[in-house]
Amino acid sequence: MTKPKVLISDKMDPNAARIFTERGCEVDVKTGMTPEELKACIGEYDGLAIRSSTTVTPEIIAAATKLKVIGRAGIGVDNVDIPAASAHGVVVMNTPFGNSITTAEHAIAMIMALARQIPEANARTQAGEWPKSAFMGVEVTGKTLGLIGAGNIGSIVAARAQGLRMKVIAYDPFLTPDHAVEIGVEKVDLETLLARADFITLHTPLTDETRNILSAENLAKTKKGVRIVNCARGGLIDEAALAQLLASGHVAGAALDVFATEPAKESPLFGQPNFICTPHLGASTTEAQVNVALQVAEQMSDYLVDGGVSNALNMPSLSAEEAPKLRPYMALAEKLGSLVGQLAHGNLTKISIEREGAAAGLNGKPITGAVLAGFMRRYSESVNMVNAPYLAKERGLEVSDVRHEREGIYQTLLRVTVATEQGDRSVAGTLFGTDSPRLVEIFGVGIEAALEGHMLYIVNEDAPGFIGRIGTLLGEHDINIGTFHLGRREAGGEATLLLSVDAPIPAEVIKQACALEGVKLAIPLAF
Ligand SMILES: NC(=O)c1ccc[n+]([C@@H]2O[C@H](COP(=O)([O-])OP(=O)(O)OC[C@H]3O[C@@H](n4cnc5c(N)ncnc54)[C@H](O)[C@@H]3O)[C@@H](O)[C@H]2O)c1
Ligand SMILES: O=C(O)[C@H](O)COP(=O)(O)O
Repeated sequence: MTKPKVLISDKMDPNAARIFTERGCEVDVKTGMTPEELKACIGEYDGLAIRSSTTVTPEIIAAATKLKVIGRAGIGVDNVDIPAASAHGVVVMNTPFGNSITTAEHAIAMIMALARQIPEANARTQAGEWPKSAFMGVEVTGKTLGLIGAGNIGSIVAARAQGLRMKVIAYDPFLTPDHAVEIGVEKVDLETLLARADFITLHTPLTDETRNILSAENLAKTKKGVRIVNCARGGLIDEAALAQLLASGHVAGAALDVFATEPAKESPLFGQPNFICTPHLGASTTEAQVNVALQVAEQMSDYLVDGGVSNALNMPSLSAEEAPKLRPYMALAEKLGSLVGQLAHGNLTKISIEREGAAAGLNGKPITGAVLAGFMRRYSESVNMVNAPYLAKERGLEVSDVRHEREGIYQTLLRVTVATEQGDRSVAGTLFGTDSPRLVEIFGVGIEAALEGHMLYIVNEDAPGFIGRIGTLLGEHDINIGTFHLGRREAGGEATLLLSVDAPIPAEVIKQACALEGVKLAIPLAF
């Protein structure tokens, strides 16, 4: 088996390359590439490991014909076009906790540096000025810290600030009152935070809602003498307005680790009084970089080698332990989805997946993903578990996953039903042994078959002589029958025949099969 090939395109702790190699991946490290250089080589790789310096655009993804996974050694994924990755079936994962403590500590360091103007005092002292009377700081004890965003990093900042005896208030629409109590912060609205905070620190992602959250208008509502820290994302603050308020003295200090445009080589903020900045160093500690490198390499290898999925932003999680147990179910689910997608006609707007027996106790999301991957292939060849749910949503397909507690005749069963203009149509399957997917029912008719390779589905009148006729037709065209499965609801009614053949059946032969006496329907299938 060929080894999965991974490209590390940003500066990353060497533990990442070590883990990839140990886990059976080939790895190349190429940092500092231009977008054109990346585009030219990305087609070779199954995995791309990045930090924030590589921007993964739709053009890069379009050129990444083998790519299965993008791993961000860090938190922010605003440098990855996730919709484009999803549409191309590429999993995007990050390491949501590996650098949180480090970044929270950077925010606290910025608060302290602003309170005592340490960078400027240091620079002037080392310049030989000994400017003792030029600096008068403020204590943080008893001051109010306003958190905008109280997620992982915001919560750690809150805990550290409480240790410094600060009063912490937080604006975060998704913070529940219970969690606010748990982390010891007072939940407030944005207006209150702006009016009350002596220090403001930002810890939200950059989204349409948070972009420019500290706009000129909102900055004007802050308390005179406020000090502002941003170790989250550039674009959260109107930098020009902040520069003006620093110049006017309304804002007593600002510390930015991140800028709207990076690298920030020039800015209206540079040179303003009490302005401090660092070049996106929030996550840059030895500990955090080891954490995120190990974690991203483990996660990406889990996916590339074993099919395990964790911390994906565009796919449900599937642990490396669960993956082997779920793999045969996913194979069955994909085949059933594909079968129903090939057989049912018309505008299909609803699909339901029912799980019974042992299947009811499993993680349903990967099974649903696999059914959709099989089913959506009726619309596009390049569908997989990652992009199928997105394509299904785009087409307005209503998807439901139902678990039944009841015990059926099979120890485990998956049923896939689509709503058609003629009513519901369902197929069901089980596992023989622990890992052999088998069809057991097709549109209400019990029939046992492995769904493999090229097959032919026929509905015919249940009358003598038919099997001979179809056998003769296929034989005349040199088509070898591999397996042959029959089922019917009752004698003399409608019968179902499912047979496998060694090669695709030409359209002309299908036409002749449809014309055979007693045949109501003949549909070629491929798995
Ligand atoms: N400077 C760095 O090097 C560095 C390092 C790590 C993380 N970060 C950035 O820090 C930010 C926070 O990371 P995290 O791990 O705490 O993320 P998180 O997802 O745990 O927390 C983000 C919080 O923001 C809140 N939020 C979302 N929309 C909001 C809105 N409109 N108003 C107020 N709050 C809102 C969410 O509810 C959530 O609680 C991210 O942008 C991340 O990329 C920067
Ligand atoms: O979102 C993050 O994890 C930080 O912005 C860190 O970015 P970096 O990995 O480029 O330092």
